[in-house]
Amino acid sequence: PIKSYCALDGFYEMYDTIGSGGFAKVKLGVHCLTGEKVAIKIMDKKQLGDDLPRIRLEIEAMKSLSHQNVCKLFQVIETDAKIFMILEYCPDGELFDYIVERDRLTEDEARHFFRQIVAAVAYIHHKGFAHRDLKPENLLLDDDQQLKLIDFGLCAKPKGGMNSHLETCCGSPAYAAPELISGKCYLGSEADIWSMGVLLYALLCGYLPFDDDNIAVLYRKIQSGMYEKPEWLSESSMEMLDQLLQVDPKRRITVAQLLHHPWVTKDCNPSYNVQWESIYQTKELDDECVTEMAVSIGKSRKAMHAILSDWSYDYNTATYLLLWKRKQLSKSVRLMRDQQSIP
Ligand SMILES: CN(C)C[C@H]1CC[C@H](N2C(=O)NCc3cnc4ccc(-c5cc(Cl)c(O)c(Cl)c5)cc4c32)CC1
Repeated sequence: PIKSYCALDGFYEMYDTIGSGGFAKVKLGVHCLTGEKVAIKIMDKKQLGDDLPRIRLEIEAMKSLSHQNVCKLFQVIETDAKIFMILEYCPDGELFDYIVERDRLTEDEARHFFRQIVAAVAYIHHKGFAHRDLKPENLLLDDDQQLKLIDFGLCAKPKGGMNSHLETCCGSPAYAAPELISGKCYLGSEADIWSMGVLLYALLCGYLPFDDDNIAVLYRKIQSGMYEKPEWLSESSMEMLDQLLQVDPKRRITVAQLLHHPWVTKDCNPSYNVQWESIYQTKELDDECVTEMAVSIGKSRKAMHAILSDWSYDYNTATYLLLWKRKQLSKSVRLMRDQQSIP
């Protein structure tokens, strides 16, 4: 491990930089008590400047999100100069690179991924958030082909709930909905649906439905809603794309309709339809994990349970969540015991 920041000493081992996201550096880390890999997003408060409120918003959003297709936040560490976000590590990188390596995906493979994207978006909408920057670069792969949605820096939690309008024009132009780029008021949920249409097109075709180096030409193409349909697309895929890429947001399919759409649920046994509910019922804590932590830290189970129930996103929260994640993967629910000094 490299010399880490003193704020992490003893809690995380720090390894090299694995990527960068805008004004953040992302390093590989290891959580000492569990030995689990994590991604550590490091931001310098001075460099953030007036972007600092966006980070606070991203952190608060991620604290309230706990879903199998949303990148999990484990801990937040703040010093005078830095903010560290300890995040779920996704070893197989961006969906973007996965598509590029294969040119394009088969319809079945695209469906496998799109189902997870619908699940993640249905879940965050249910929690009152619109993502507003859905694109393959913000969908990461963990080590069993599970997608994890990242980067909630642009997400919005409209004051009046998901049926109230937003104004800010944001996100990546090629994925932006017509109503968003024409400066009209728009619904975050409807704009996310459009972006999912652009995403599905990228999965099925390997390139973008609306593209141009000149931003004004790009905007006209988006507002026309006209896009090329290559001959390898099936009838059902074209129909699915048409329902997502509707220029009029009121004619666009909704997330609720998507969850039961035949293209999305094809070959799905009825029990396994789109898992938009979270498999993590974060209400009650897992006894086995609480007990293991209590023993390891030398506290009573009751005291440990009380500490964890605060969800303060400190090292205890991270340890619990990582232990729980190990349990989901039926790995051992054991912590590193500090080396018993040989008497
Ligand atoms: C739009 N792109 C440029 C953004 C890049 C950012 C770095 C990513 N990344 C790697 O570069 N190597 C591997 C890797 C592994 N696990 C990760 C886990 C979480 C995050 C993460 C999560 C959130 Cl919520 C967030 O806001 C940010 Cl910035 C990063 C990044 C990881 C990662 C790839 C996408």
